[in-house]
This record gives sequence, structure tokens and C-alpha cells, in this order.
Amino acid sequence: MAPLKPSTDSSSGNQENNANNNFLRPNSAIFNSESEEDLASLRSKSRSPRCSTSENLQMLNLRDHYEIAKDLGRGTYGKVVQATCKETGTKIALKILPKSSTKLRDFQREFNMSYYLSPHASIVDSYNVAFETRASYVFAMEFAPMGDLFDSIPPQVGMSETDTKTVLKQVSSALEFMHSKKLVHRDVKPENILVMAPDFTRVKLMDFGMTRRDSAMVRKTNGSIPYTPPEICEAVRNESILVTSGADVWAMGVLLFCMLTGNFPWENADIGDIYFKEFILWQRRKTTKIPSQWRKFSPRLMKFFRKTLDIKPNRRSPVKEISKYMSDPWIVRPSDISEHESDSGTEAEQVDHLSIMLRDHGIETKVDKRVRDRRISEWLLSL
Ligand SMILES: Nc1ncnc2c1ncn2[C@@H]1O[C@H](COP(=O)(O)OP(=O)(O)OP(=O)(O)O)[C@@H](O)[C@H]1O
Repeated sequence: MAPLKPSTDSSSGNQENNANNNFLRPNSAIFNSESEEDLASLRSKSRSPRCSTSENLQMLNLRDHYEIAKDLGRGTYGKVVQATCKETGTKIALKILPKSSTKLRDFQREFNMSYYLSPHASIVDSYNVAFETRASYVFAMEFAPMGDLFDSIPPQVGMSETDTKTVLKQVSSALEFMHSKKLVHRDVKPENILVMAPDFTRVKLMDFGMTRRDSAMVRKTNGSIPYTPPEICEAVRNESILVTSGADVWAMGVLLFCMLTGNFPWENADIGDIYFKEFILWQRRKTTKIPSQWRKFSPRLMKFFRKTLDIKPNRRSPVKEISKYMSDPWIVRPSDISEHESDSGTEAEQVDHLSIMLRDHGIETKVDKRVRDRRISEWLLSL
């Protein structure tokens, strides 16, 4: 089981772009101009513009208008700073994306998405403020004094069941809202959930840089992190991939595991990852043995995981399904789990079991790794 580390960390499973560590950046392919206009007009219908917007970027000197207090976080190409507006005294967060690594179109898309979605209670409130400086594009959003959820998950311990349920209820509501608008977030992870109250009764989804229309085709330009679903992990660089809400459902399942354990379930949802392989064998009912790191969960929660973490995106439950499990216990005490373990073998036995099954299905291990992994994935999908 992989210890929980920030998923921008190069050790968190990024295989393709570790060198420049840009695997979480928005893809450049994507929204056609028609969709872009749709969003802009929807946004202006729902909220009234107050000042410089992404369609009409004003050139400003940042420090003339804002007092910068400190860095709140750095993404791959940009950063977020805490600032106070000199004119109004309002404390805000500014997302600053350098022009050297950000296309205007990508900036506009992210700002428009954030602003359009922000009326939802569990989505970060974006102000209608976007401008450019000599070197950067900038937009404003509400400031979250408690930072992001990643820092609230005790490593290798996890959060309490109550707090996890409180968070998940809000995140699933935000995702349900996005999915109802045919939008897919595509970057659900603790670093993109802001904590607004110490008891987690107010958390907010943020960072819409990767958000795209459901059913759009995008190119894979980024590597994989533990939240990336298998259908995207297996795609090669520049391959066209279909955007589906199932990607958010998968990431939500991984997020739930991380919150309850303080660990990642695997580094990559790729058949070359032993922890993923073990889980999928159980998920596809090829073994009744629950992998060890999942044994603290109740049968009801395992049922939810089985429906959420399905290899086939179209078989995954919609995010709202989580509401059916909210009143169930999720964690069983260690004394309650012997029953789950009764049919277990060692992890090594399970891996042997997989190798034998692969051999029985004619999948050689001496072919090129990518070809082999693709064949294994195809075989698993056909089970
Ligand atoms: N409104 C805010 N209030 C407080 N902290 C924030 C706020 N927005 C962002 N942060 C912090 O800054 C970090 C980076 O922000 P963000 O995810 O928007 O940047 P990014 O460049 O898109 O990152 P990534 O590389 O993950 O895509 C967040 O993980 C969070 O810790």
C-alpha cells in the first residue's frame, strides 16, 4: 500500500511527465469554441459582471491593487496567493498563471468554469475578477483559511468515519451538480478540496483547470496519479480519450480510501501495480479474498467500492449512489474482520494465482510491457 503523499509529488505515480512534473496541468486540446461561448453566456446569465473578466482582460499591476500576504500553494505552472484587495479590504485568494506556460484560452476556460460553477455551496466561490499583468493571467476566488483537505488527512491513519462522511457528502453533491451540467471535473483529489470549517461541515471543490464536457474527446498529455482511472492510465501519450463522468466516480472511490486509511490504494490503476491487480481480482469476483488493506471496511462499504471502482467506466455507479451508504457503518473493528480473511492466502499466493490465470488465457509475459499490459486489461475487461 502506498503512503499518502501530495499527488503532485513525483513519487506519486506520474510515469510520463515526471521530468517537468506537469501531469496535473490542463490539457491544451479540448473545448471547441462553441462550448466556450456556451459557458460564457451561461455564466453571464447567472451572475452579473462586476469588473474585468476573461473576455475583456484588463492589464494591471498586481501590487497596485492587492496586498500580497503569502503563498497558499503552488501548482505545476502557477501558484495561489493570499491577498487583500486595497480598494475594498476583502481577503481573497489569487490564482496566478504565468503567461510563459499558460495559453490565454486555457486560462479563460478555467476562469469561466470556476465562475459558472461557483454558485454551488460545495464549490469554491470565484469572484468575477480576472485580469492580466505583464507576466501572468490572474483570477480571484474566496480564501480558504484552513487550506486543502490533503493536510487534514493523517498519513497512514486516515480521518474519522464521521468526518469522512461529512466531506464525501459535500464532494459528491458538487460532482453531482457538475455531472448534471454534463461537465466532468477530471482532477478530484484531496489537494483540490478546500476546508472552510474545522469540523469539515464546509468543504469546497476547486481547480477546474482540467474540467471538460462529458463525451468530449481529449488527448492524453499527462501521466497518471493514484486517482487516475484505469482507462486513462492505459492510454498512451497523445492518444485520444473519451471524457466520462465515470472518471470522477473512480477518483471519488480512491479519495474515500485515502481519507479512511491515510494511504493510497495503489500508485497506478495499472495491471503492473500489484495492489491494483489484487483489488481487481476481488472486484471481478475472481477471488473472495479481500486484499489486506481493504479489510478494515464493512461489507456494505466494500459493496460501494465494488460498484465505484469498476474497470468499465459505464458500469460505475453515479456519484449520488454514495447517499445510499451514508447511514451504514463503514469501518469494522479488527476483531470483526477474521471472517473476511478466512479464505485468504498470502499476497504472494494471490500474485501466483494471477500469473497462472494469465498463462491459462494465453497472455505471455515476454512481450513488450505496454502491449502485455494492454492485453491484460482487455482480458480483465472481458471477464
Ligand atoms: N482559495 C484558496 N484558499 C486557500 N488555499 C488555496 C486556494 N486555492 C488554492 N489553494 C492552495 O493552493 C494549491 C494549488 O492550487 P491549484 O490546485 O488551484 O493550483 P494548480 O496549479 O491548478 O495545481 P495542480 O498542479 O494540482 O493542478 C491547492 O492545493 C491549495 O492548497
